Amino acid sequence: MKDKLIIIGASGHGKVIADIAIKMNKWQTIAFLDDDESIKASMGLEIIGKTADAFTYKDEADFFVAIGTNATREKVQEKLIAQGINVISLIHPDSVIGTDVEIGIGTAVMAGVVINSSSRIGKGCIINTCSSVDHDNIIEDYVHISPGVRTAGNVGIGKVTWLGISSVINNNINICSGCKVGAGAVVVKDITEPGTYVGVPVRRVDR
Ligand SMILES: CC(=O)SCCNC(=O)CCNC(=O)[C@H](O)C(C)(C)COP(=O)(O)OP(=O)(O)OC[C@H]1O[C@@H](n2cnc3c(N)ncnc32)[C@H](O)[C@@H]1OP(=O)(O)O
Repeated sequence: MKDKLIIIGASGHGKVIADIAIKMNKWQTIAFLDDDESIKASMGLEIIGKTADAFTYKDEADFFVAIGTNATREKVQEKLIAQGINVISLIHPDSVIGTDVEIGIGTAVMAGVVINSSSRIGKGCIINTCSSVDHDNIIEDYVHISPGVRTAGNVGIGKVTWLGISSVINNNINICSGCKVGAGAVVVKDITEPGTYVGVPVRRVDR
């Protein structure tokens, strides 16, 4: 672990990420990289360059990618990893992580989250505010679980899928890679084709 943390992305999501890092109290300095030149500071933290400058800080900083769009976050994080940059996870001190839970690098676990026993969370995931992931879930890489989502026991969520705010996933359900599940949706059957699904129970709306 380094003294400095650099967060890529100074947007609203970046601010929440910075707040977790501040509360973890592990880094002496926290700064952002952002490609929008008009932003000079965010939450009183300095913006010290653009995403492309990350390698310059390789030896002096830990890194976190705070980009909300799953595919973009994947692209940026995978490039950092390939460059040998140290990508870390951020776990809010007011989250509850069960026994035998694994959390991959570059994943953020936000305030009020509960992840229950024996669940596996991949790399680069966002487990957003007050969501709950119950026991024995498998959440693959670069998934976003939005605020207030509920996944029951033995749920599987495929890579880069986005579960919208307050959606509910029944127990023993699998959702494949590349899906968007709408705000407030309820999933009661497996989803096996990538697409956008909304409603109670969900129906596909992107075809
Ligand atoms: C901290 C944070 O802010 S984290 C981010 C939290 N934000 C979210 O979770 C947002 C989740 N996003 C949604 O629910 C979006 O509506 C999506 C992704 C499901 C769909 O977005 P789009 O692809 O732009 O679809 P669009 O808005 O065109 O809607 C398509 C149809 O689905 C309906 N629809 C869209 N979302 C929903 C929903 N959540 N529930 C029910 N119906 C919906 C629309 O009314 C429309 O129906 P129509 O064709 O009969 O008019």
